[in-house]
Amino acid sequence: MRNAHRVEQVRAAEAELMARLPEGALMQRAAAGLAATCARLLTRRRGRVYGSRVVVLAGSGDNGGDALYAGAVLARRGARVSAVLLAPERAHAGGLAALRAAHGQVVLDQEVGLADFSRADLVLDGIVGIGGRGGLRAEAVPYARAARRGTVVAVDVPSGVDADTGEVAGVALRADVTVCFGTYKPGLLIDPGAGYAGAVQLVGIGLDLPPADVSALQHPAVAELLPEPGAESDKYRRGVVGVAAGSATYPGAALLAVAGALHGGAGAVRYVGTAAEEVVRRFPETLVTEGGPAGAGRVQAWVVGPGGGEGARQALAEALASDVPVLVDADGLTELGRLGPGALAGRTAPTLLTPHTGEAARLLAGADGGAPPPADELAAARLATARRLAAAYRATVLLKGSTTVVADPGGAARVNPTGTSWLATAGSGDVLAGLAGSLLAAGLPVLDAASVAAYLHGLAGRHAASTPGAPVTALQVAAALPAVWRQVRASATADE
Ligand SMILES: NC(=O)C1=CN([C@@H]2O[C@H](COP(=O)(O)OP(=O)(O)OC[C@H]3O[C@@H](n4cnc5c(N)ncnc54)[C@H](OP(=O)(O)O)[C@@H]3O)[C@@H](O)[C@H]2O)[C@@H](O)CC1
Ligand SMILES: [K+]
Repeated sequence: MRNAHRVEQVRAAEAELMARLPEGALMQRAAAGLAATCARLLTRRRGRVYGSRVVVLAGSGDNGGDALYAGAVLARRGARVSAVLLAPERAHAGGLAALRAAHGQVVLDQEVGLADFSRADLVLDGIVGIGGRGGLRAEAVPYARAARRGTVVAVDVPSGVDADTGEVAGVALRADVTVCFGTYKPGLLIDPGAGYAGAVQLVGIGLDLPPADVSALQHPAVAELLPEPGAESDKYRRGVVGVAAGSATYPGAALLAVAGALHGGAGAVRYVGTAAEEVVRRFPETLVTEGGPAGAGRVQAWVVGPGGGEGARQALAEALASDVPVLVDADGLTELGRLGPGALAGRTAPTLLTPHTGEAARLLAGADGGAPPPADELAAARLATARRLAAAYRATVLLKGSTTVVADPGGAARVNPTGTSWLATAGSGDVLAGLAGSLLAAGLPVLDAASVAAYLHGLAGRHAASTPGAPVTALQVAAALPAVWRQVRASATADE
């Protein structure tokens, strides 16, 4: 599990630790870890550190201090290091003295700085870290825009990325690697910020941290959460997931949701809806029932809405009246947006909403009575959007997109690290809905079911895309699910 903390949490932990350590000790730990990563990257790129060209972009705070101290370490190993000071009169005094003592150069002319930047083997972005507010300031913007041949290593956070949210106001520096200190920051895990961070490496500095603000699952945590049938378990004990999906207009959504559900660990899938014949023909193991959820017999979780068309209204009402977890997707969300949060008020079991940003906009409008906010604004502020929806509907929200975010009404949030643009394919959301519903039926708590589903779905998208040939279809994503279960399980066994 990758745990990420907000700036205020980091600051509090830092203050507590600094009170017990000699002055400057934390910065030395951070700079040593940073320099070690830079040395490794240079060695990989050029065979050695000696003689390589390194440019340090240093702002006015401690982020610049880290970068200058790391630059000094590299200069002592023979690198030709020059530091570009973006606020020369306020540069970190200790870091600057260390760099000068190691025979590093200081560049005050921005033209020269830009030329050095473009030719460097390695650039250290120490313009601004967790103390940054707003986008990059004018003096730093040319560096974000300049052509460059070298590797950019962001110190703690790529400058211009909001550490708490991943939002980017204006331009930001695009890094190949981000070396962060003490803990991950939410903005390194959530797009658009995650897209600027490149590969993220954590350097431990001994902070004693509270529970994470946001976390991202990794293979071992997912392997622990995957439902495992016990020796005596029959299909009913493993849970039955009910799928109310598909319509005369979109029969395919039923097939895709069922395909996802069959691979989610529930013991059986019960389909209700107009596509029963097609479903049984394609997946003979599915149980099918005429009518809606109310008359379908006992299930342990419902999935309603994919391709539901007009029928989604009735199916939604019947599923919400049940006392089992309900996942609402697609046309079910459109209906729920019309009804507003009051439709969930009487529920005794969890509800999971799985909107993309367009559906999220309609749900928000349904909650506060205003016009739907522009979907691209919601996409730029994914964490805030998911949390806002979760609070408004008192439901868990899985907001789909370039970084899928899952937020609980209690405030817990997970971000999915396995996303791929291959999943932006028709019907892929139907597979995800079926998969997540199946995990709910198998008994996973709702935050786990949603985040494990997103994780497996992303891996399956990558797996399907790794077979060369035509673009990936949603059915191929579903078909790849057993392989990714095995992959996740195998990695956990290998770790033991
Ligand atoms: N916490 C920890 O555990 C540890 C933290 N460490 C390190 O310290 C970093 C935090 O340092 P920090 O607090 O000095 O803030 P930092 O990010 O350098 O920026 C503040 C300065 O930038 C300025 N500024 C603000 N916005 C700006 C903008 N948009 N564009 C340009 N400038 C902007 C602002 O100036 P002003 O607004 O007054 O002009 C202020 O002077 C952290 O990220 C990590 O690297 C490690 O050394 C050890 C352990
Ligand atoms: K930075």
